[in-house]
Amino acid sequence: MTNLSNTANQQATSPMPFGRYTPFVPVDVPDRTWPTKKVEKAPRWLSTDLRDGNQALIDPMTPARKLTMFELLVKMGYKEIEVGFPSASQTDFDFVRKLIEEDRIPDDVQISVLTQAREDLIERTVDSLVGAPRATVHLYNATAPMFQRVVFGVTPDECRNIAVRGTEMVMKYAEERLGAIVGTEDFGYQYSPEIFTQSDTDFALSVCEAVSDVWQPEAGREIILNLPATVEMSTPNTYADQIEYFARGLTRREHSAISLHPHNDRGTAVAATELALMAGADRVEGCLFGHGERTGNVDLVTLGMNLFSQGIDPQVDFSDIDEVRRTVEYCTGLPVHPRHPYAGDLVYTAFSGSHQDAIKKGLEDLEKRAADQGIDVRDIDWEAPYLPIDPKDVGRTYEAVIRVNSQSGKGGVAYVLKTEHKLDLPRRAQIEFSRVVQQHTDAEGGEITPEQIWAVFRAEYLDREAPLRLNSIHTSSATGQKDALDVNVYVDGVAQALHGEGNGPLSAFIAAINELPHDFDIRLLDYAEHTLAASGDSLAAAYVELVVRGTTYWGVGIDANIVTASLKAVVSAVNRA
Ligand SMILES: CC(=O)SCCNC(=O)CCNC(=O)[C@H](O)C(C)(C)COP(=O)(O)OP(=O)(O)OC[C@H]1O[C@@H](n2cnc3c(N)ncnc32)[C@H](O)[C@@H]1OP(=O)(O)O
Ligand SMILES: CC(C)C(=O)C(=O)O
Ligand SMILES: [Mg+2]
Repeated sequence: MTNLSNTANQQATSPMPFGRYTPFVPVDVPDRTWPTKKVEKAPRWLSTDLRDGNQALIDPMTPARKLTMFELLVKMGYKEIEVGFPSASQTDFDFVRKLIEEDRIPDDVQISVLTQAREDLIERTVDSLVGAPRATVHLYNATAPMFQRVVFGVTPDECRNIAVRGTEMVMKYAEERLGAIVGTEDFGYQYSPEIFTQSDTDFALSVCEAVSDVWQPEAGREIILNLPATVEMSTPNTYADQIEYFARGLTRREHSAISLHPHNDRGTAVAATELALMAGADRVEGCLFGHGERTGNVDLVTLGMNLFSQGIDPQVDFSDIDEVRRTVEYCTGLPVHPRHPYAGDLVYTAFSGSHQDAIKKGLEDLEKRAADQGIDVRDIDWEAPYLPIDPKDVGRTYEAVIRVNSQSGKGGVAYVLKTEHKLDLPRRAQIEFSRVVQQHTDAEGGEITPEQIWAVFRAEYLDREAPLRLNSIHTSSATGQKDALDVNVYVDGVAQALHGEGNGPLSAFIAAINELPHDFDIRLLDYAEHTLAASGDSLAAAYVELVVRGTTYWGVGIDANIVTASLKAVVSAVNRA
């Protein structure tokens, strides 16, 4: 037998030109403290759906869609919303004007607008805010060496000076045009050293210090220093190191909000954000479902829900996540992936048998623990296999939790019958029926819906009428220790009057059937029954496990009368045989 642990790696060198790429060189923080820190409260959130998200859409949002998105963000509880890049287009400018002139900005919401560090653009940007009750101007310029050389053709000092001059111009135009709010907490200023993560951290820090020297943050006059992973190019821990390093070196820390703006090029923006929060950041910028340039901005939904699942208040409402998803899909014209964390169509669904079995048991355990404690199941601490959160907490239902295909086992099928039809099949009956379903999924392929499962169940257990059909039960009376039973049945379409005696109607019926010349030769192995009370009517279900001519079959009967249900179950098993 092959010893797998000694098997040589069979992988071959990739034909791809990986040698063209150089590893990221992180800032050296040997005494980093963030790995042992915990995130224990929600950061300040800023949604940039209407700016970074919008600038990356195939079809940028129409004004109506922008408004719908703005209203969604407000409703969810976001208090800082970047609403556009007003100097970029008339549409963006007009949208900001619309929010202000139509008085659509709630008192506790601060809008912000982005601009390059160019005088004409800054002037236009500030003009878009005239009459705003409160607002933040957000200025950026890239600080990475490659951008200094290739895009701007500037030295580091000239690069720093672009930021300084830009800040001075924001203050100049704000004082001129927004006199009413400038000098109060209602006017905010944010600076981003774009491409922060590929910048020399000491240089980015020196630019931010120079900007702060101009803005002069103090109590009631905060500066937001937003440190973007404009293009995510390294592992999440390196972002955390950069943030811790930056925060340590920053003067006027208490009057500066350190803000994160991660993009998701490596698919690790959420992790990078969480580690950077551990490293001391105060604020996070992102988009719902991770919209934004290229692979997107960090996903605010996942970040918020990750906090929620740890018992931390996300300070945002995701309780109707499908509504949030539908609205974002409408506004962006882009679908949310079915496996998107917390919101995708399939993320609370188990197809595979062992998962379904565990989830079914877990949900039953929750019900039981709640009943034992005399509390509602929605009030009990959440703990269930394979479900990190209760789907109901985000407005999803259990109905969709378990879906059945060829990978499914008895648990999933049993769960569907129980939740949809209140039928609680005994364990061996579950095994038998899941094999019937398996034959169906193997033959047909794909998923079998709850409706199809019910149709298969009916056809298999409830609707068979040959060779035996129950017509009427005449009498059932005690004679001494035995029950006597008279029933009319059809056998192969021919009416027959049967009489049997036994320890109860069920064994009397079995005895009567065994008297028939057809030599059914049946023997009872197991019996179970329950009411279908939760179904709202007074039906009962009976299950019998019979040996018929040497082979074991389950039968199921449903009737308002429990005796009739049990006789129907016998008929069901005999007919299946
Ligand atoms: C990482 C981000 O998401 S940053 C935000 C990016 N978003 C956008 O750019 C969307 C909106 N932008 C636009 O519509 C346009 O770029 C405008 C209207 C703002 C400007 O348009 P234009 O004047 O035609 O300039 P263009 O788009 O070509 O920008 C490049 C010029 O701006 C300069 N520039 C770029 N960024 C900045 C900045 N932050 N500060 C100062 N100058 C800048 C470049 O060096 C270049 O200058 P050059 O023409 O002298 O070489
Ligand atoms: C403008 C800045 C903050 C940006 O969007 C980025 O760097 O990704
Ligand atoms: Mg960005």
